[in-house]
Amino acid sequence: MSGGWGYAEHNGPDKWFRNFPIANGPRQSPINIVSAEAAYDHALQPLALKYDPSNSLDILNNGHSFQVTFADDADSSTLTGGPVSGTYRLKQFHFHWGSSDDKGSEHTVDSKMFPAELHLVHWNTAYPSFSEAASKPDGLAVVGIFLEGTQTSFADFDPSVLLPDSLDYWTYDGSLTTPPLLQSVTWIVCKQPISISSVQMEEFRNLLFSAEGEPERYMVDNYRSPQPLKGRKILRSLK
Ligand SMILES: O=C(O)Cc1ccc(OCc2ccccc2)cc1
Ligand SMILES: [Zn+2]
Repeated sequence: MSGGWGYAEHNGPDKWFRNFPIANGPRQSPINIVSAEAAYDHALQPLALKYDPSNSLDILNNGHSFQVTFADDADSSTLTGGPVSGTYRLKQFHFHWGSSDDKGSEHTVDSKMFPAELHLVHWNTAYPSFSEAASKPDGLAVVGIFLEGTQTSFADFDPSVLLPDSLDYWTYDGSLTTPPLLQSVTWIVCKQPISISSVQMEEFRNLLFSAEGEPERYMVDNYRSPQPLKGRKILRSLK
């Protein structure tokens, strides 16, 4: 692919396998969550997300999404409990969204797409760094939260404001949803969406894939479609 991966016809998700053959691997993400087939697992713990706003560092457009990066040199913004053991530190969060409200999320629930999806990316402190953890099967844990349209700041940004009231979740073993598509992610997808207004969605859609001086290409449809389950089980946190 000329000039790296993206979401256009010439370098989008159905071309990624050329440079990243793991795209056709056994635990790729996202997936379609068939709610009736998700098995309740009484051993799953409640999700414990503790975020310190003073850890937020910067917000940037990385050419595929916009992301807010966090200081991760201490256990001050962490994910524990849920399906994971040990402590995972928040590294960054970012979003995926559509060019219209009928699409944009990466995971789907009973084939329903949401206008956008938030990913809170955490890495397992059993490993020395995010980059080390990203190549281990239990290295990352990403919390996915759907955004849906309703009528409703970056130092000291508290990611907790982005969490839904209920942290009831589905969980399954998957991968990064962008190259390098590493199969190192324990996915934790929250059932309850959070709200975003159409004005806020338009702000997302005004972002650009293109760099300054290039022809303007609006940053929309930066999502990968659901991948084959290949025998994986999806677990549910509550009855
Ligand atoms: O999109 C997602 O939610 C998964 C995802 C999470 C983190 C991420 O970081 C980029 C990256 C990860 C590992 C190595 C190099 C770059 C890339 C994708
Ligand atoms: Zn993502």
